[in-house]
Amino acid sequence: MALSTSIPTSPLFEIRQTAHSGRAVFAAQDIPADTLIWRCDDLALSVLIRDYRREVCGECFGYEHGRDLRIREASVGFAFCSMGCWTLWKQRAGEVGVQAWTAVETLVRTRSKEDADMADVGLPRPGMGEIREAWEGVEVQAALIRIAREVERDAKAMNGVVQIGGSVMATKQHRRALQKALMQPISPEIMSFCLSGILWKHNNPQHWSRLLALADDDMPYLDSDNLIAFTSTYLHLLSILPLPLLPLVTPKTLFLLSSRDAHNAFGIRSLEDDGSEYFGYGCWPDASYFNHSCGPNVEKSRDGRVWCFRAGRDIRKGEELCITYLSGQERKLSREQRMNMLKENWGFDCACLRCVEP
Ligand SMILES: C[S@@+](CC[C@H](N)C(=O)[O-])C[C@H]1O[C@@H](n2cnc3c(N)ncnc32)[C@H](O)[C@@H]1O
Repeated sequence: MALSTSIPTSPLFEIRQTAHSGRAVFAAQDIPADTLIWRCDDLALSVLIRDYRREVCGECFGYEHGRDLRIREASVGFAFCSMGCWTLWKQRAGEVGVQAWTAVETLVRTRSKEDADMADVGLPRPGMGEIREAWEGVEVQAALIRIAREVERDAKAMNGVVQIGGSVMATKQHRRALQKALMQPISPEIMSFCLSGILWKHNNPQHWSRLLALADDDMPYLDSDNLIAFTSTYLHLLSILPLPLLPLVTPKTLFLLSSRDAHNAFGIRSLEDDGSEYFGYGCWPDASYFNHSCGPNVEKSRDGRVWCFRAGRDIRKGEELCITYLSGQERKLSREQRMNMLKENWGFDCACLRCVEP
C-alpha cells in the first residue's frame, strides 16, 4: 500500500505497513535512550470537558491544582492562565472563531445542562446503514436552515430590506426549521468537538489531508443516542455559527472528524498524580502513528499543547517504536485485563510483543 504524503517523516524513523497493526513507526537508526524522537504541536481538534473549563487553561491546558484560573472569558466559555494564553487563543481561533465560540456559549447558557453527551455503555454501535439514514434524515431540515441563514446574510447586506424572490411563506418555513432545530436537546461537548474541528479546517485548509490520512473507523458512534446527538449538533451549528463557516458544516466533514478521532485521540490529563485528572481529549494528527505496546520503548509527555516522544531506552535500528495507550493505573493490569480494556476502549486485539509472545 502506498503511504500518503501527509504522514510525518524524520531521519530517526520510517512509517511502514504491518501485517497485524496497520501502519507502524520503525527506528531508521540506532536511537540512544532519552533522544527526542518526535515533537508534535498540530492539535487539530479537542474537547475540554465543561466541568474543567474554569480550572484548565483553554490554550495551554495548564492546571493549578483545581484553583479557578485568573482570566475568565465567559463570552467564549473558557478560562486562561495568563493574558498571553488568552491572546494566543484568540489569534488561533481568528475573528470568525471567536464569534463561533461565542455563539455556541450563548446557546449553551440559555439552556439548562442536558445529558445528551452521556453515552450508556454496552449498547450496540450503529452500523453504516443506520449512520447513513440518520444523516440523510436531517438533510431536508438542514437545507431549509441554510436558506434561512442565507436570507439573514442577504438582509444584512441590504440593510434589512429582504427581497428573496418575494416568497414570504418560504422564509417563514425556513425560519421555523431553524427554530425547531434550536429546540432539540443540545450536546455541549459534541458541539465543542465539532466546532474545534471545523475551525481547524477553516483556519488550516492546507493541513486537512493530515487528518484524512489517519486510521479511520467507519462506525465511530458509541450508540444510537450518540449518533442522534451528532446529527442534532449539525443542525444546531448550522443555525448559529457565523456564515463564513457554514460551507464547512456538512455531514461529510462532521463524520470525518468522528471517524478519525475514534482511533487517534489522546487524553488530556493532569501532569501530576500520574495523570489522575482527565480534562478532555484531542487529536494531534502527526502524533498518531505510534502503535500501542504493553512494554513500550517510547515515552510520551505533554508540555502544554505539545506532545514530545522520547526513547525510553536504547533502541536498535529496525525496532518498532511504540507508546502505551494505557494510563497510569491501567498499566498494572494483567494481560487479560489489558487486552479487554484495549478492545473495549480502542477496538483492537493487542498484537504487541508482550501480549503475543508466549
Ligand atoms: C493511533 S493509531 C496507530 C497508527 C495506526 N496503526 C495506523 O495505521 O495509522 C491506533 C490504531 O492502530 C492499531 N493498533 C495500535 N496498536 C496496536 C496493537 N498493539 N495491536 C493491534 N493494533 C494496534 C489499532 O487499529 C488502533 O486503533
